[in-house]
Amino acid sequence: MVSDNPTIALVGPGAIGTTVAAALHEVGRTPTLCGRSAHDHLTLRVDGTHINVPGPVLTDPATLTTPFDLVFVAVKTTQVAAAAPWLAALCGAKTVVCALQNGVEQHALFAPYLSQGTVLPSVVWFPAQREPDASVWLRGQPRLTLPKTSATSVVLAALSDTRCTVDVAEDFTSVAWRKLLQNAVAGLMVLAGRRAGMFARTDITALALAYLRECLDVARAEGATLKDDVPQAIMAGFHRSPPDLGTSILADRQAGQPLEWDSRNGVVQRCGRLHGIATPISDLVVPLLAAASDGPG
Ligand SMILES: NC(=O)C1=CN([C@@H]2O[C@H](COP(=O)(O)OP(=O)(O)OC[C@H]3O[C@@H](n4cnc5c(N)ncnc54)[C@H](OP(=O)(O)O)[C@@H]3O)[C@@H](O)[C@H]2O)C=CC1
Ligand SMILES: CC(C)(CO)C(=O)C(=O)O
Repeated sequence: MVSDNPTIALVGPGAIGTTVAAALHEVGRTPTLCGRSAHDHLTLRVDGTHINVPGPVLTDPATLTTPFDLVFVAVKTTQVAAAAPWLAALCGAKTVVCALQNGVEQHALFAPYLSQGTVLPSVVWFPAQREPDASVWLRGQPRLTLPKTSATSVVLAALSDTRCTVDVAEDFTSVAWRKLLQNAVAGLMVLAGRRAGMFARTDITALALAYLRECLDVARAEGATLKDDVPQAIMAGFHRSPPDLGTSILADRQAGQPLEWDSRNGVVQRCGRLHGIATPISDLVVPLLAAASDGPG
């Protein structure tokens, strides 16, 4: 039984991690911060003001000896292996590990590194952007969707009465794949080196819609229930976005960092192959993203 006042840690205090840490801090539930780079505090810029979350950001897992009730993990999917020492230090049998990440494969991703505890995936809906001074600019209303499991109540309680709203989906698979479609098509922004404004082009919209329809076929084969108009709805969302709105994978590309190409785009190609679905657009997009991320050259 987890206490009414759960101990909370957050691994990966970047764009999403800082937002959730600030939401918790505002209501007096400041998490223990665990990162790769040392900071004495975190700063979130939101609504014309700044929220400072006191640190320090710990960088050595050996300094922690007691398991936490709830661990939010907001490292990139490419960084989970490197963050494994944090999982070992923070997790006991009753720990809930809430993955604040894109993708649909969190159970498989965390399994090799988690001998104890329960993984709870989430869908992260809001855009947040890391600034050169390491502060984070929150560019939307923070919102998560969680699956309905026995672990969900721990996260609901922790984030209750915070600026981060949480809803629970009966059919989480469908919600997670819908978000995956949005993330997959955002990969085109990396290949063009452009932000959301590029979707104003009719040729890009046509390509994006064709890619989204391919992803939709795979999502349905994976058990998602998504209507035929989902590709159009996702494109309408991009058309409504501020033209300068980026995406986290574009930020990584521009910073020369490894890309989440496999969890956001490769997954469609891999699942398509499993189901015998042709994925001609993925077959072009995925190797280009992989090469941009990992080289060689
Ligand atoms: N940004 C966004 O708008 C959105 C992002 N997402 C998803 O959320 C997830 C997190 O993305 P985002 O917040 O943008 O990523 P960031 O790169 O901004 O943050 C990742 C954080 O993890 C830290 N980190 C890296 N390696 C380790 C490690 N070994 N141990 C501890 N901490 C580590 C980084 O440290 P350092 O400071 O040293 O780099 C950084 O603080 C991704 O899956 C992304 O796709 C989902 C929706 C929106
Ligand atoms: C901004 C958002 C929510 C949609 O592309 C995102 O998931 C990301 O940047 O990774």
